[in-house]
Amino acid sequence: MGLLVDGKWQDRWYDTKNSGGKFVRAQSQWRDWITHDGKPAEGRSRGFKAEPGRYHLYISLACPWAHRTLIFRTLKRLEGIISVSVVHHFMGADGWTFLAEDGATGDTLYGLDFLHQIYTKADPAYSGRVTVPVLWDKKEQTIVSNESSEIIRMLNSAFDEWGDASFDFYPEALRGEIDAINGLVYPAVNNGVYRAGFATTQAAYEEAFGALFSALDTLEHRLSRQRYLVGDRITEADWRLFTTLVRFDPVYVGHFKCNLRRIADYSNLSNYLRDLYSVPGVAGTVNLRHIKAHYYGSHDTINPTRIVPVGPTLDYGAPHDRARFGRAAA
Ligand SMILES: N[C@@H](CCC(=O)N[C@@H](CS)C(=O)NCC(=O)O)C(=O)O
Repeated sequence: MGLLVDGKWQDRWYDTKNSGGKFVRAQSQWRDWITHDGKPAEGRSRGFKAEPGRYHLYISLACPWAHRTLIFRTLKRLEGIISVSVVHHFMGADGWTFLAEDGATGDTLYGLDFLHQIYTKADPAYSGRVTVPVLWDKKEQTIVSNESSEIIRMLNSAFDEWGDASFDFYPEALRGEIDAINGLVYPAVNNGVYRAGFATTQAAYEEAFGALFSALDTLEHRLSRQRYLVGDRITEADWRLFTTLVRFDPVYVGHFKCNLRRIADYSNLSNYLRDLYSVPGVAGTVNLRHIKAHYYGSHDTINPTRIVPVGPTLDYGAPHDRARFGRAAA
């Protein structure tokens, strides 16, 4: 685990000294947009035009943020339009690597060894964290974006000429509600599990823990009345929650000490999780081996023995009861 300083790799764990033991996630630094016409998005100076075959995703199958982008690529039928490299699940002193073992593909574009070399290829003087996902432009040989919440919005619409335009996970009329749900789910749940797990003081952990379970209780109640987070159709808000839920019982309960309740103990959330898992194409994006091996193996301040627990028994493919709300709408 480390970061780049003026283009030089340094092996360093997250610094929580100046934040009272709280884990504070750094802002993603690459924030350009792919658009239909290639004009720069508002407030940006670089433009990237949507074109088949031009872009590439660097992802980890373990990472919930990268997982969002893989789900959108799959559901929008962009497999033939946007290529992918999968990093190795172990993130050690070199950060994410392209060791092509155990389901990782290696760097299928340039044959590099480490993900940080992709960042310095784009900017030799880059300073900051080296995270997945990365949306890469093969033509300009640079990073378009390393912010998953924005990459999924691009995938949702910019490539509709070639992908499946019938799915719109961020429809105009629902944007306000989707943004409001994301505003609850991101800090308390998606990032909340990390804030609990990476806290280095009891107080910081308990604060994150309380907010996490209070948000899960709210979501459980919401899902007792409707099939999806924003009514009767699947939206971006559901996929953003899904990638945390799917990791919760196998990893966050134990490794990040989020153990007040399991998702399995929440009737609506667990059925909802299986409902989303049953959407064609989604199960193929979930790799529990990479998920468990990454977290338990890579965070040696939390799990120095790197032993990966054998349990729990999980069956996300089991039937769910969500059809009681009516048919699934795209
Ligand atoms: N805000 C980013 C966060 C991405 C992120 O933190 N990814 C993690 C993996 S789950 C990572 O690569 N961490 C490496 C590090 O922080 O050094 C996004 O949503 O795209």
